[in-house]
Amino acid sequence: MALPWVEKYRPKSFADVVDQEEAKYVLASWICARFRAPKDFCTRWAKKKDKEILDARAVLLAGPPGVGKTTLVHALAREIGYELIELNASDVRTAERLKEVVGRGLREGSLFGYGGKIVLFDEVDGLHVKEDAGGLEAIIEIIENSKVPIVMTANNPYDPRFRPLRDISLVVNLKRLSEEEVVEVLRRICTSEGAKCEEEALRSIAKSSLGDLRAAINDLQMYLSGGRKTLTVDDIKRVGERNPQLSMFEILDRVYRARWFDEARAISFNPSFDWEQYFIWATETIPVVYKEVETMSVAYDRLSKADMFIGRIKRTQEWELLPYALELALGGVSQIKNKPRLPPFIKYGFPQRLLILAKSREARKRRDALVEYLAQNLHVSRSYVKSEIIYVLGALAKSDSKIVERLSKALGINAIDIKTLL
Ligand SMILES: Nc1ncnc2c1ncn2[C@@H]1O[C@H](COP(=O)(O)OP(=O)(O)OP(=O)(O)O)[C@@H](O)[C@H]1O
Repeated sequence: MALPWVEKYRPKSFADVVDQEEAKYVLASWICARFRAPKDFCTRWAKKKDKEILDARAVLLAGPPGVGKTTLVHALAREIGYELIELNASDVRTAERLKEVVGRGLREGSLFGYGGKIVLFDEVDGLHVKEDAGGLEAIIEIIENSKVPIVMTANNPYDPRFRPLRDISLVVNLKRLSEEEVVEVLRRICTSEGAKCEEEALRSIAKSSLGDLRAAINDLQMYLSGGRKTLTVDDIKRVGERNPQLSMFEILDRVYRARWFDEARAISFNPSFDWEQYFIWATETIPVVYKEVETMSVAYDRLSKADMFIGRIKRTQEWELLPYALELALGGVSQIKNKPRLPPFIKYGFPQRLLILAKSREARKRRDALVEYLAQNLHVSRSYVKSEIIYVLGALAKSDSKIVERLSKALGINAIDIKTLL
């Protein structure tokens, strides 16, 4: 599979991270005040003098998905020549494991650069305070005793559960990117991929990304997939209208990536959300996203419970039950304990079931057209065509290929399809 563009175009340097100047200044001021860092880096970026920033023990980068939190820490480590020790919720889950990983990392000498190490706890809000209490405590303990910079990221650190973490950290907010900046990044990618992209098309992608650059880049890659080298605003409209997989693709992606139950459930408020379609797509994409059997079975269990509600609604018309079904089908499928970290680009296939239905619908349409044509031209009823003529024609067509050809021409249906009808 081609390299996801979000990886290919991940900024390498601090300067390349767009539209987050304020966060860059704060992060750099903190690191330069408390740790060793190259002079020219500090001269350029360490612009803040506030005591609160300079005294902080750790930094918590907060903000919506896809705005550059993780990227910023990677770029920082590279700029100051530190080695990055990256941990996520599953490493942090047990305190012992965490201490082992971090402890080892901090004891061993650095292999690269300036000599320092920087610890990144990615997505600390993925920790469940109850089940992973040990993990949360261990992070706090590490922060209190650490001699190395510790940076965390979170989408929603304002949950009261994370109060103890907030209390000992400097919370730096990253904002949703502006539409202008998203368009600018997309334009650069188009140029570098040798594609001609209409300004208005890029603007439309940027608009629907709502400031999430990862989502915008993924969309652009999808529009230009298969080596396409042009993108017009009509392409976007056409794909949106003709290809239900785009809007369903986005819906699924949002459901699977939702961090919170409410975030997943809120997708049902989207005007393009069609719950019957969603059930079909979810059924076929759960194993694409959740590769572990246990996770997959929990997701299926919830979807099947939702389906029981739907069955009941259909029987009894008790529509007030629909919210229960949707909570299970969206929140339930999205929020699963020990959910794996999802890759940045997931290829959701078009459901087989819909393909088969579409095929048989097409075949039925062709058959009706053939019957209609023969009935009119032979002045007989349609049922007579169906019960007699088709079979006779079928037998004749075996020895005379002209019959198929002529029918094909008259009906504008290709010869192979005509053969399957006779
Ligand atoms: N400010 C930015 N400047 C340049 N590229 C960005 C920026 N924000 C996001 N990107 C692009 O989006 C991708 C995802 O960004 P990143 O992983 O840093 O997001 P995040 O804020 O950490 O999201 P999450 O909360 O989902 O982990 C990056 O690989 C990069 O290509």
